[in-house]
Amino acid sequence: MSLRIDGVTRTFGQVRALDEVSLNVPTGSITVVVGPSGSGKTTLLRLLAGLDAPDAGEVSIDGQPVTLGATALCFQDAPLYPHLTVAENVAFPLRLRASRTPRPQVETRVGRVLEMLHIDHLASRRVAGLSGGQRQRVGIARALVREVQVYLFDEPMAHLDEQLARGIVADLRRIQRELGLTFVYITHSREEAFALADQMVILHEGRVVQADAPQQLVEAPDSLFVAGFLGRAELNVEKQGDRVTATRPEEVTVTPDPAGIAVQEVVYLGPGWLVRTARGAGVSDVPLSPGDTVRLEPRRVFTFPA
Ligand SMILES: Nc1ncnc2c1ncn2[C@@H]1O[C@H](COP(=O)(O)OP(=O)(O)OP(=O)(O)O)[C@@H](O)[C@H]1O
Repeated sequence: MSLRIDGVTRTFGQVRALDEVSLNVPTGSITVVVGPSGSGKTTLLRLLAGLDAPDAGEVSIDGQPVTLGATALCFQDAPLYPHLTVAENVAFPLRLRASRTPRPQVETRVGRVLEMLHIDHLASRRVAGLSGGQRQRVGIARALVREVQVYLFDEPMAHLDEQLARGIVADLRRIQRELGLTFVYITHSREEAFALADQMVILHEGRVVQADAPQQLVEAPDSLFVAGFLGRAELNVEKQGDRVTATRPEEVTVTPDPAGIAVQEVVYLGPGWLVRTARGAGVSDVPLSPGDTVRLEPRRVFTFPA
């Protein structure tokens, strides 16, 4: 299976939501799409799902234009049927006439997916009384129960607290690995992106600015935008002629030094303290206060054209 996006442009009036986007989604792995609000993530996912068509370019699976049935989509508030049980909700897509799945197979597949997502004990419960986390597991199960070539996720954890999300993300990762599935996953969460991504795609103003393994993106960003986007705090940026140098505060060692520069502000990061000075910020292992003096030593410096 090969999912490709070739030179795709999608405009809405004056807005170029996607601007000549090309991308290869490797089979059996997780591609995570990140980017600021409005960068085109949902537009891209809708095209992959076959819910929308590009103005130019092509989205194809094995050389054929993508169709609605080729992918399964799960989003933040997967609408469930409150009068049906958990098992009936999950079985729903398989019971549609188009699915043509024989009844015993439906039961086997539903049972298996409920077990993988640790909600088999809820199988005969009505959805109405479930917690937010349990409901989202049901929504994910209903996507995973289908046998399709690509599973698409649009911020499935957006309305869950971090700890709940962590548990579900870990389960998703394990299931994807065990079954060798292909996922495309949109998120705003840096933590989720790093936990899941084999390939991370960074969108900015409708363009793919960089796509690579997460470690590669962190260690070798192509642009100031990518360097800053994946950092934990605002970059220290200095313009020098036709170059810009940048450091990430978490990669700047802060050492108390009587001959150093004054600390202006301290924010506890848990663990570590973000320390701001007139000459940039760094992260200290020891608590400091405004007025203390420190030395800043970057462990990594990026240089880009201005
Ligand atoms: N149906 C539409 N009609 C008009 N404009 C649209 C439509 N869908 C998307 N857009 C515009 O296209 C751009 C990209 O939107 P999109 O929803 O894909 O971004 P996003 O990265 O998913 O944002 P967010 O993170 O906020 O969900 C935005 O400027 C948005 O306003």
